[in-house]
Amino acid sequence: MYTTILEPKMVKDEKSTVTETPETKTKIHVENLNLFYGEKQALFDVSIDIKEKEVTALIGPSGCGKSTFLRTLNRMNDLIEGVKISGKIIIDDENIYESNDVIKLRTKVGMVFQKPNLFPMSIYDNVAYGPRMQGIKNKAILNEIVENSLRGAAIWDEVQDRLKSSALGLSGGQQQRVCIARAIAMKPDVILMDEPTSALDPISTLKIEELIAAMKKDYTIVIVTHNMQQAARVSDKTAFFLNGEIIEFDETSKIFSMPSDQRTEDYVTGRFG
Ligand SMILES: Nc1ncnc2c1ncn2[C@@H]1O[C@H](COP(=O)(O)OP(=O)(O)OP(=O)(O)O)[C@@H](O)[C@H]1O
Repeated sequence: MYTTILEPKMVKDEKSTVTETPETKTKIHVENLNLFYGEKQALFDVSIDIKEKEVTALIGPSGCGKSTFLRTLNRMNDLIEGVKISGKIIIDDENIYESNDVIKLRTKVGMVFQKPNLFPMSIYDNVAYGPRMQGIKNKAILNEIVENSLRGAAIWDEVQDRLKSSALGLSGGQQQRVCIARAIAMKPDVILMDEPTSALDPISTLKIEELIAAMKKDYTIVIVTHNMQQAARVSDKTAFFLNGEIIEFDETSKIFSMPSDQRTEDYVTGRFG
């Protein structure tokens, strides 16, 4: 069980560079992960422990493997022909590449994409889609899931009077929050976000960032972002990727103020990327 720690006693984990609190539980353990697109290797020996109910940001220059890594966490790369993966990803004691239940995995590990990708149907039906696919037919239960999910995504007040209207009539920022509601409706433990605000204006971006901050009491969140300020604002830990490797992974405050590796410093201070 996760407990809020007011004054964490910092300890050094001998196996990694991460400074961690002993009380936080590892939700996702990644060990020596390698990924190839055909002959081309995109991830090299990636190892990282992602903690429960924290926000972990993945940063790094274009093409360094952030999205590829994110997609390994719910096996989205399986859909791409010619992908080969070795190493371990353990979520809650289960090696996700040894289990064949990908549907169960994607229920537990939801995803929000760069551009809102709602279906051309009503707001209600978008959010109820996943639960209905899971066999929930009871109207009262669906109503409750839809309302709770939209509330959880901080969009209920804006859409409660137009649930039956097309979701595509909403603004980009509202659509992205409905996408988050759609993910929440599946009752995931983990939510992966791939540059969720890159297509949004600054006010919508701020709303999503506030939402992420509020959501971490319930979910483990992993977010890819190109926006350094965003990583600094929303995340607890940050992993810096370069050429398919994790160069440094640590507390976000440390990555941005006192990184250990010169390459991290060059990147966060805008010298390349
Ligand atoms: N479907 C694919 N087939 C072949 N190569 C791919 C595929 N997807 C990504 N790659 C390659 O893998 C490498 C990592 O790409 P990835 O999209 O993971 O990087 P990224 O850090 O997320 O980049 P960006 O910030 O630009 O989104 C790149 O060299 C890319 O060209």
